[in-house]
Amino acid sequence: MAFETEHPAPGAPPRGDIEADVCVIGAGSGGLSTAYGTSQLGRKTVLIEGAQMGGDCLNFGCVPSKALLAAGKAAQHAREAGRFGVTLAEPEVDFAKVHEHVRGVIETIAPNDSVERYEGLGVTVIRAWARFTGPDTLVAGDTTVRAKHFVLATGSRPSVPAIEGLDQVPYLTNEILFDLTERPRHLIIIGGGPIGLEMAQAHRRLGSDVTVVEGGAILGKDDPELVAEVRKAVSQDGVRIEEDAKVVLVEKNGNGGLTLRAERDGRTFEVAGSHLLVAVGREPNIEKLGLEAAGVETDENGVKVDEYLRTTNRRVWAVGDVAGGLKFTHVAGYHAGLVVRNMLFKVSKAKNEAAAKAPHVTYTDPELAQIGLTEAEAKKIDHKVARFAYHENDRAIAERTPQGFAKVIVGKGGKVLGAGIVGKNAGELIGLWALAVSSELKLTAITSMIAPYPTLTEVSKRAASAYYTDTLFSDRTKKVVSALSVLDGVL
Ligand SMILES: Cc1cc2nc3c(=O)[nH]c(=O)nc-3n(C[C@H](O)[C@H](O)[C@H](O)COP(=O)(O)OP(=O)(O)OC[C@H]3O[C@@H](n4cnc5c(N)ncnc54)[C@H](O)[C@@H]3O)c2cc1C
Ligand SMILES: NC(=O)c1ccc[n+]([C@@H]2O[C@H](COP(=O)([O-])OP(=O)(O)OC[C@H]3O[C@@H](n4cnc5c(N)ncnc54)[C@H](O)[C@@H]3O)[C@@H](O)[C@H]2O)c1
Repeated sequence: MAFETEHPAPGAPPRGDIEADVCVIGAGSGGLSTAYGTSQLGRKTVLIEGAQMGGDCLNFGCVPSKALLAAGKAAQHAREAGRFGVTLAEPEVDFAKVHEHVRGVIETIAPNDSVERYEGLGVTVIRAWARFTGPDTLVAGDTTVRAKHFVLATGSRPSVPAIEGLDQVPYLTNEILFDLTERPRHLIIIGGGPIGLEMAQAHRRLGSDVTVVEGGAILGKDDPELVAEVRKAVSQDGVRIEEDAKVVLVEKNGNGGLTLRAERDGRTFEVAGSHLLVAVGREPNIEKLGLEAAGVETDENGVKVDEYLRTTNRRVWAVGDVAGGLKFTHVAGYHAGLVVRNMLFKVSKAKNEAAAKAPHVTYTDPELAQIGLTEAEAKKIDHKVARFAYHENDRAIAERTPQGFAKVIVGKGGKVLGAGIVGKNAGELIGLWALAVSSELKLTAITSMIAPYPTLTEVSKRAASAYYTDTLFSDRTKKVVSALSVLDGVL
């Protein structure tokens, strides 16, 4: 990321001194939503961005990664069409055109996040790097901004692990991966988190050889039962996955590529490839912001915030990745809503509680989606788990996507505590369960819903019904029903 420089962005006009109600630093998912909210509520808002409007999500994150996955899926559909009696040749992948497709998607969405749009909403946008010079003042390029409130929305950048030789070889991160116009012959990925797995499958389906080297278990933050389905599918696509492997060395090899050495159970193995992607987590962007001058404290996760997302300086708030919690665009958006409310309304301050229960989706094929408590997290609570498999769903059978299942974690009185789905469109299906968790619905809300036939939504409904099946068809119920039938005959 261009975070290294401190110069104003090209063409940034000098603006002298500005007094504002709200000054937002960073025009990514969190900063844009905050500036939108405060400006629409009539507050004089300044938005400062040192690199690209739209931040990580638009330029090097969610958007290009999903566009690349879509290209991979298109190739895979062609390969699998034979299952439907439609035989297609092995797809030819023109990687330069795939790159154009990804750029095109970014360019289509970019106007939503543009300087023009935000200036049209009445926001003053400054293209420069911001640095606090005092508790209520910062400088950005030639401009000094004084504001009643500041919002830190500076995001995060890729972590770089301490691996011998890594600083001696060219390696990719998410910030340059999407600039490639030639297909990597063999992409080695260090890290089997969501970035590693999504990019592994996308590249494999586009024709690269791919090896993932993961220090622990892939998608280690997710329910292992759901992860098993993703591991199976991504491996079947031809991705080599090496888990519990400690990378000890990376070096250039004689073939113009790289060799990675790793250890597992005291044994060493090597992987040789043409490109290396590092995807081992994120570091908060907290440096070079002059946070000491502002009295804003930090810790290893990012900026220290209280339950209302306020930092140790009462006029400074933090949202999104830099605030240290879950790192997702929708969490940054949720934070923005909270901070706008907490900053501008004196009463009824809202706590940052729902973010910990936010849904997340890994967009592999099959997708893995989770909301609320996992089975492991519910261990100490009185709960039951109900499941339903895709292979029993008529739509999944018709479309030949029988892999996967839904599982629901149900608490006392039928309260929905959480749900996990792995399978086609799991990311869309989890919406229903996100509503159930956020609205504290009982399972009967799902079982009493009429789901259209044939849809994958029925997987959710049948998982909910499965919870009652044991009780409904128990010996006790059968006795009660037969007693009632006898009575029915008598009366
Ligand atoms: C490959 C990848 C795929 C992802 N996919 C998804 C997904 O599918 N779904 C999802 O929900 N999340 C996804 N994420 C996570 C998501 O991108 C982030 O959680 C989100 O972008 C965080 O938003 P933010 O506003 O906190 O930070 P960012 O979007 O990173 O924005 C921060 C902005 O602040 C600017 N900035 C930093 N310092 C300064 C300064 N001193 N002065 C001025 N400007 C500054 C930066 O240039 C940047 O533009 C993905 C991330 C990656 C890397
Ligand atoms: N679909 C999505 O919503 C999506 C997609 C991509 C990224 N993201 C966001 O971006 C964040 C960052 O993604 P990520 O995949 O980089 O991070 P991550 O922290 O989620 O996963 C990193 C993985 O790398 C492994 N690892 C760490 N050091 C290692 C080493 N030296 N050798 C081998 N393996 C090592 C970890 O065990 C972990 O499994 C995610 O946590 C998520 O918040 C979201």
